[in-house]
Amino acid sequence: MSRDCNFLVVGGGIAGVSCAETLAICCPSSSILLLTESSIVKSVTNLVPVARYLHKFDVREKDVNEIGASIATIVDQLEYINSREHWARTKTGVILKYRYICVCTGGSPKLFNSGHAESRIIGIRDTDSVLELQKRLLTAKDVLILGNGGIASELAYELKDVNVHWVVKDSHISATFVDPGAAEFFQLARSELEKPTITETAIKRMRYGELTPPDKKESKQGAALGPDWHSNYDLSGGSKDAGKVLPKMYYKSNIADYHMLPEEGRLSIKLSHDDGSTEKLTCDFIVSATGVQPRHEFATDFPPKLADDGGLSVDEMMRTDLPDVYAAGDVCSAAWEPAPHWFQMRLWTQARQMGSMAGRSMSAAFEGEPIYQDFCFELFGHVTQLFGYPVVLLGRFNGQGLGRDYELLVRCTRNKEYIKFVLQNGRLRGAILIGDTDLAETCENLILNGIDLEPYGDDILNPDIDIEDYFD
Ligand SMILES: Cc1cc2nc3c(=O)[nH]c(=O)nc-3n(C[C@H](O)[C@H](O)[C@H](O)COP(=O)(O)OP(=O)(O)OC[C@H]3O[C@@H](n4cnc5c(N)ncnc54)[C@H](O)[C@@H]3O)c2cc1C
Ligand SMILES: NC(=O)C1=CN([C@@H]2O[C@H](COP(=O)(O)OP(=O)(O)OC[C@H]3O[C@@H](n4cnc5c(N)ncnc54)[C@H](OP(=O)(O)O)[C@@H]3O)[C@@H](O)[C@H]2O)C=CC1
Repeated sequence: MSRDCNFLVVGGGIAGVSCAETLAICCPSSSILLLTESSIVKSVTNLVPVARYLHKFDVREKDVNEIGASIATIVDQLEYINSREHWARTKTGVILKYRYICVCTGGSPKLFNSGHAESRIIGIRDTDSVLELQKRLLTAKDVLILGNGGIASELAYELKDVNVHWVVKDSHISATFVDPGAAEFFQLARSELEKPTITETAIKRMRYGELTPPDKKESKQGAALGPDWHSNYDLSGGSKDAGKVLPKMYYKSNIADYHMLPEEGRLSIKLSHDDGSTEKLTCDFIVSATGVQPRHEFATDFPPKLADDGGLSVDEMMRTDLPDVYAAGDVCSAAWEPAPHWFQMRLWTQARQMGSMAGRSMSAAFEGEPIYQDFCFELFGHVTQLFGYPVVLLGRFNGQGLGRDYELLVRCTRNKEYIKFVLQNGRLRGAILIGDTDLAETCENLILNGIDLEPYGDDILNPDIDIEDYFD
């Protein structure tokens, strides 16, 4: 059996669906086929602007048949692409002839393991993996969370009725997103949750070096989970009525060794700390929240160029080095020279932006029209929630790529807000905004316009001065 189309999009996650939807808008009369291995696809709804370029949105799961009428769908797995001859083959043997193809096959958890007791190490990606977590939690007394990024931060906050042992390489929590100061802000807020709020505001300017850290349905893999995924699942462990207990933290630590305890059916873990000491603990299982690896389990006629992280290398038009093969979302790695305020992180904002960019780019190639890269790639922006607080990350929010040549200006109001400006040569290069700060749009403008903030000194974060008025 074979099918023909102008555009073949592979993957029913945010990147694939955004790509197909963009194509449907740009080339309404051409044939678009979405190939997805899972019959549940993701789409973006309730897009709300947080600032000029920043948006927050919900991710909705829907049945593949609910996709717009202008997009044909097929539930199957991509197995092979012949890029020179412009056809692809699915696992069930269907041949799909296309003019342009976009690969949006996402990623899978990059699990920690040393090659044994693997059944006790799980990752979280899709609905099935959460159901597995739920099943294991039912009888669990101790869970070890390994990793210090998005998933670990969410789980450490959401798990209840179970002892959580959180093992991080760093000297503070949530290191992928925040600095030690913000991490301390979160931890204080968590431990003082029931206590009255003290609103004492402090402003501090620091050189970088002075910052001292305080110590359903499918058996196939589906798309990555959506925002607030944890609120849809009961993540209770086997110690009934224990409630939410603060996780036991193991900073600057790694798993040095582990083995099964046959009589108990539990894992014995040996941790090694950066100071050379070791420590033992037992747990029922490990959640390896240790990042994502791009997923491209199909063959091609010629090997595509891969980046160091294993992603399909794409240029600013989302083209791979194979003819008429594009890629977007978690599966790809941005190989273009990035704008000064942008870098890649595997997040759904970027999956959406890249999917949409790939759609525009493919339609322009099809119509023979010139096209420029979208403005969204000028400024890194991420809107999320951590430990119950709204969080906005902008530009080089952790000084990424700035070496040691920057200053930090921090304003913190305990349990209320944490604002950090990253300044280089007096110019704002990035910001972390935690709480309802209403500063996102101002920060966007300051970063993009490169205004010299030196003359304003520390007043730039003076709570008695409305900085929005300053720059109007
Ligand atoms: C638990 C969790 C929480 C997260 N929370 C956030 C958050 O709060 N904010 C945020 O910005 N990001 C978050 N992310 C990251 C975000 O979900 C991803 O960056 C984004 O969804 C990636 O989208 P994608 O379309 O590239 O990939 P995916 O969502 O992984 O979709 C890939 C699709 O391709 C399909 N596929 C794969 N291989 C094939 C094949 N061979 N043939 C056919 N189909 C195939 C898969 O079934 C899937 O439908 C989270 C991720 C996880 C796992
Ligand atoms: N709120 C949000 O925006 C959320 C976003 N996500 C996204 O989902 C994806 C998956 O999340 P997650 O798995 O948390 O990935 P992340 O990339 O966010 O974090 C991975 C963490 O694991 C650490 N790590 C990597 N390898 C090891 C190892 N062998 N031992 C110990 N620690 C290790 C990393 O440290 P290092 O960086 O030093 O290598 C990093 O702290 C990511 O793209 C993430 O951004 C997920 C949940 C929420």
